[in-house]
Amino acid sequence: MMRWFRKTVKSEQSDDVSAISYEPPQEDHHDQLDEAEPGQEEIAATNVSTTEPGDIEKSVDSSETILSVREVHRMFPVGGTELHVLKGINMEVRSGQLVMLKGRSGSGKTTLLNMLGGLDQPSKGEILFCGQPLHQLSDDKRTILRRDQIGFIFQAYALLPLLSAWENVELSLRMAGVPSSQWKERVTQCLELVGLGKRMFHRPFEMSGGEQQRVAIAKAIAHRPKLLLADEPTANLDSQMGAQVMAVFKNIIHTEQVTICMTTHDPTILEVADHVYEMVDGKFIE
Ligand SMILES: Nc1ncnc2c1ncn2[C@@H]1O[C@H](COP(=O)(O)OP(=O)(O)OP(=O)(O)O)[C@@H](O)[C@H]1O
Repeated sequence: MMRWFRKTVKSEQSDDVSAISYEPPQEDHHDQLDEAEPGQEEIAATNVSTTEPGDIEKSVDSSETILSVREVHRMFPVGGTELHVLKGINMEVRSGQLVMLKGRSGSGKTTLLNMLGGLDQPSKGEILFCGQPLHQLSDDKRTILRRDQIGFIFQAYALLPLLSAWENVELSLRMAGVPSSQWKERVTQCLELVGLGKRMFHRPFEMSGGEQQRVAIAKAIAHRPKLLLADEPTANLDSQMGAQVMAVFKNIIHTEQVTICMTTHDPTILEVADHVYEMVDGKFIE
């Protein structure tokens, strides 16, 4: 099992002692993570292999382009005029990357993320998801593609409050059409992967914000999506819980071969990204 530690280091941009880095594990304390009181957990993420003994560990094919975005614009009709929100976005996301979109409120990050996940369509431009032209697919085809290949995580954890962590994750498998014979093993595997092996039967109100967000991650990866899109996943969390979520993200990139694209306002987590796109007024700046 692997644990990631958050370390305070001096930011390159300022004298703020705020930036964080993650270090590999020193020793195994899985039980401590699961049994710690909310808010007192160590920053950790389990590294539960998704393969059976004897299986060949799947490797991330970094040569595969997951998203290719070309000259994307998005205009919204507002009060008789057009609000030009995205103004020519170009980006590429490769398999196994953790890509972050940063920018001020209103700069267009969520608008772009919605399009990367096929929830919205560009007014102009192209978005290819694993070579498929998202911008040309019908609503029905985009719905199927989202259900099978994309996972979403939001700032507000989007869990059903009356269901346990286990039931929340199971529900996403049910909705994705995964055969019921696979639910038990996969739900257990995903909750262990996010460090909640001993909190599987807690309901959301019995969990900390960080734990709820980790249930949301388990839920989003349960159907084995290729791409995980996360909109401000750490915005409601304190820095320690935010670091736990980032450690889980780093972990699942390797164990689940998932690619992650997320938005953030938080400069302290940017250093774990493979690539950061900075958005200003609907455009990326260098
Ligand atoms: N459906 C819509 N109709 C009209 N305007 C919209 C629509 N969706 C987004 N906008 C506008 O587009 C701009 C960018 O919004 P967006 O939510 O993408 O920004 P953001 O960078 O994600 O901000 P935040 O960090 O606050 O979430 C805002 O001015 C917003 O009001």
